[in-house]
Amino acid sequence: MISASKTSKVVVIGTGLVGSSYAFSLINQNITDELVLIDLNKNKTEGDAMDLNHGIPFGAPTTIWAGDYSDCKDADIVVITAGANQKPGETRLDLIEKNVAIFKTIVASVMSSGFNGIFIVATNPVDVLAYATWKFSGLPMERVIGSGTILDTARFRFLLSEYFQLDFRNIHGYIIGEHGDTELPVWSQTRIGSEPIERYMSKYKQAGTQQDLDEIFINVRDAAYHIIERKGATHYAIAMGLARLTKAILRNERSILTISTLMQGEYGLNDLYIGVPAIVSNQGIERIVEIDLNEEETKQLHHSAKVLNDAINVIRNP
Ligand SMILES: NC(=O)C1=CN([C@@H]2O[C@H](COP(=O)(O)OP(=O)(O)OC[C@H]3O[C@@H](n4cnc5c(N)ncnc54)[C@H](O)[C@@H]3O)[C@@H](O)[C@H]2O)C=CC1
Ligand SMILES: CC(=O)C(=O)O
Repeated sequence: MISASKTSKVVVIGTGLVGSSYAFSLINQNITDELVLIDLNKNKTEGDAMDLNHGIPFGAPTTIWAGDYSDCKDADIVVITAGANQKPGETRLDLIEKNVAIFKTIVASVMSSGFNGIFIVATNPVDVLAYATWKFSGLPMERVIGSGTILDTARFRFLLSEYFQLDFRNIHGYIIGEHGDTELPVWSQTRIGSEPIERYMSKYKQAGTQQDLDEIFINVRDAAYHIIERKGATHYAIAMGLARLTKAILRNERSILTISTLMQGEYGLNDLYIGVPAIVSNQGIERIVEIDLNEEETKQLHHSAKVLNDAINVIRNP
């Protein structure tokens, strides 16, 4: 358990677009006392450390340096954002081979430092790589967390808030499943304030149609493709999502977030990582919150799990 008085330390491995945006989010929100940057490109981490340190007088005290794997030994959290990203037209699953090979080396190097904290994985395909990190590290599943559908859920709440012209804090709903093409919205549990979305829409007739909602979900699911087409990568929103997850752990918030975690019978699924709501605390994953799904949602979740299960075979049978 991370004690409230101890100096908090986060190591980020892979300071490309996602990793450096995450570092920037951490120091802007005063989330950690110490921040270590690691990348194959040492010049880049040194430059990033200098640049971020020069911003500290405008923010809160954080000790930042370009480090190496020995710095992971006493880290509370190691966040992996290293590896290839999607090129226009590529799916997340197309990245498996390259990124699994990178993860073998990274996770072995982290573990040989004596690391005994919590891993957060963001590299894609994130569900497969979170599973790989759990297997390669030998740590308990509670302490290996994939960013899962944290970003997709944020996109969902944002687009619904725009559509209904309401504060996003009053939109409650989840995207679950693969962080990728087979993810799904849990409409049956989506609420506007305390009203189920269907009831809200029928009460206030001008409030929209199911066809509009279906379109919103497609824009959530395909958001990464739309952004990558325009600017080559997505990084700010996931960086903020990773900062949110880091804060939930370091401050023991016990927040319910849609992260990727190991299934051990929940939703009738086993031996794979997939995005579902779970309570996140300084223990890592404290509990999966098994929400009620209707028949269609269960079918879609099982389809998504099948796709991930097939992809994970690369790790089970190398
Ligand atoms: N989970 C999510 O919701 C999201 C995940 N991503 C994923 O994050 C990953 C990173 O994306 P970007 O930052 O855009 O890529 P990038 O190419 O900008 O950065 C990747 C960094 O990893 C480093 N790297 C590669 N191999 C390494 C190794 N063995 N050890 C240490 N560092 C190594 C590279 O030098 C580079 O600096 C991609 O897989 C991308 O798909 C991106 C957005 C959202
Ligand atoms: C790239 C990616 O995984 C995303 O923006 O959702």
